[in-house]
Amino acid sequence: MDCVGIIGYGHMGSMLVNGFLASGALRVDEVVVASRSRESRDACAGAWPGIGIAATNRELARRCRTIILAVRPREIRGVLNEIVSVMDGDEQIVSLAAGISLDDLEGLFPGSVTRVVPTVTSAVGQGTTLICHGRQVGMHDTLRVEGLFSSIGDVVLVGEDDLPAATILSSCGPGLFAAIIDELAGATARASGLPPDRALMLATETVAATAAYLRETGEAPGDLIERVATGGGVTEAGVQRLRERLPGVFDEAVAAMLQRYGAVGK
Ligand SMILES: NC(=O)C1=CN([C@@H]2O[C@H](COP(=O)(O)OP(=O)(O)OC[C@H]3O[C@@H](n4cnc5c(N)ncnc54)[C@H](OP(=O)(O)O)[C@@H]3O)[C@@H](O)[C@H]2O)C=CC1
Ligand SMILES: O=C(O)[C@@H]1CCC=N1
Repeated sequence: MDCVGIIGYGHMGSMLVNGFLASGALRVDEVVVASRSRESRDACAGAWPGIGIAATNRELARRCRTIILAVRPREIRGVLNEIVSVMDGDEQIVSLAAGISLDDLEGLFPGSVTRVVPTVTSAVGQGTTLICHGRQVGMHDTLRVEGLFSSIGDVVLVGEDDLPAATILSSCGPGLFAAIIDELAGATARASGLPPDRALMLATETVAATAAYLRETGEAPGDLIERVATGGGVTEAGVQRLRERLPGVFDEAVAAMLQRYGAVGK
């Protein structure tokens, strides 16, 4: 059977298992999971009775044709070296690891290799998964992996050169926006009598509504600001402060992320 194997049942591995199974893209008897700790394997077996659990990564590699590597970048080489000797060579490797290139992956497994960058927001059916296929990926594997990840959200094909920047936006983005929501809510609560949980609820709703507005209207952010910020009014005072400071802050944050991206798998 053409089982899908997932190595690493952490944040991404568990989200993918939940997403593929809850969406009906896969049945429990089509999924095999391996993870380093007994605790993670037991958690998976408890959450999804009937799912395949492999005691070792090599056992998973013997049972599956599509193998998703959901371990941290620095673990990728060790895991691939471990499983490659039991593989036939016609499997498809799907790596989620930020910063590990197709060349690196194909150097370890000279076959069908795809890089996929999921996003945590797929847990609620929102957000974009980035996909970048290697040179050896045939039509069957292309359709298989794109179909699978379409079951948990939008899929966008990206050239490898654009992957770091696209990853910052679509995959690191939820973390960045969560930090912004937290800071805005915190500052408002500190400066007023508004309870922090109410401030957080209002800030979260407003960010969701603003994103929906921009997406549905296609309006440019600058035009929306002009619509909100009545001349001489309240918003204008806040936007002015942000416009002075934020470009520098965001330039620094993006530079730090790009630097880390290049170093994360080493
Ligand atoms: N978090 C995110 O939003 C995103 C992450 N990614 C990428 O996804 C990958 C996973 O990230 P994330 O889920 O956050 O990381 P986590 O640390 O949450 O999960 C990693 C998992 O890998 C398991 N693991 C570690 N070593 C091995 C091994 N040798 N064999 C089998 N399993 C092992 C761990 O097992 P155990 O629990 O059993 O100890 C753990 O469950 C990374 O490469 C990251 O770059 C990509 C896009 C988004
Ligand atoms: O922060 C990280 O390294 C991972 C990759 C993209 C999102 N999370």
